[in-house]
Amino acid sequence: MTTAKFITFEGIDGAGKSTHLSFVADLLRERKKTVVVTREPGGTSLGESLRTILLHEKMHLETEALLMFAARREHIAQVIAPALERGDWVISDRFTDATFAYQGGGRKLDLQKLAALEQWVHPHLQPDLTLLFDVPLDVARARLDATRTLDKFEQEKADFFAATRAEYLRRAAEFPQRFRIIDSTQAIATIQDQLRGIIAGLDS
Ligand SMILES: Nc1ncnc2c1ncn2[C@@H]1O[C@H](COP(=O)(O)OP(=O)(O)O)[C@@H](O)[C@H]1O
Ligand SMILES: Cc1cn([C@H]2C[C@H](O)[C@@H](COP(=O)(O)OP(=O)(O)O)O2)c(=O)[nH]c1=O
Repeated sequence: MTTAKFITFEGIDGAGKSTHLSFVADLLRERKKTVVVTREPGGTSLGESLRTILLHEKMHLETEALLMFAARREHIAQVIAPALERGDWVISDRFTDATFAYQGGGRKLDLQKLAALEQWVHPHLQPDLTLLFDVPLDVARARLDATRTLDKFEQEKADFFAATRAEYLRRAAEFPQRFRIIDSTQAIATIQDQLRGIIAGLDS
């Protein structure tokens, strides 16, 4: 039996990651895993309160980064670490790569400061697998415009998302052992086939 794994979903807004979350959770349940599905910012009562503030209120950009990590500290303590210790699999809709991509890439905060916070908040925890749903900006924007009311991040301009996407891709190249880049312009069924293969490889 494989040990419990920590899987994260990443990508710019509108890339399609939420579309595939429950599909991957179901794949794991078919393989008899107990799965905890969670999200960032959020995943705990405090984290969800911070999420509402983060997604809707203006603040200093470093405050935003610090609150992302504060929510994450609580999330790890209350949800992620206990689940992995129990032997459950954890799927998180975003984790620290999102802070590097959005606050580091998009907001242009110092990556060294973010790395220091990462080292403080989770020196030993990293995802076993990070699925990066990648699409050109115009595709993501068209998908967002077609579906929902935009929050603070989703209202950002094209150059913000270009820098966010570039930082995601830079991190994927830096950590190739845990990242899998999914070409999210493909049909949903094609992506699902690819995900099935990736999950089978992880759980073997
Ligand atoms: N591969 C795809 N092809 C076409 N439309 C897609 C695809 N993936 C997602 N979508 C659509 O794009 C929109 C945004 O997807 P969503 O999963 O909510 O994005 P995210 O969670 O990355 O912001 C949804 O309406 C979804 O149905
Ligand atoms: C976890 C995290 C999210 N975010 C942003 C990215 C998203 O725009 C937003 C919420 O993420 P998400 O849950 O993907 O939004 P939605 O429910 O609209 O699909 O928070 C950061 O900027 N930094 C972070 O560290």
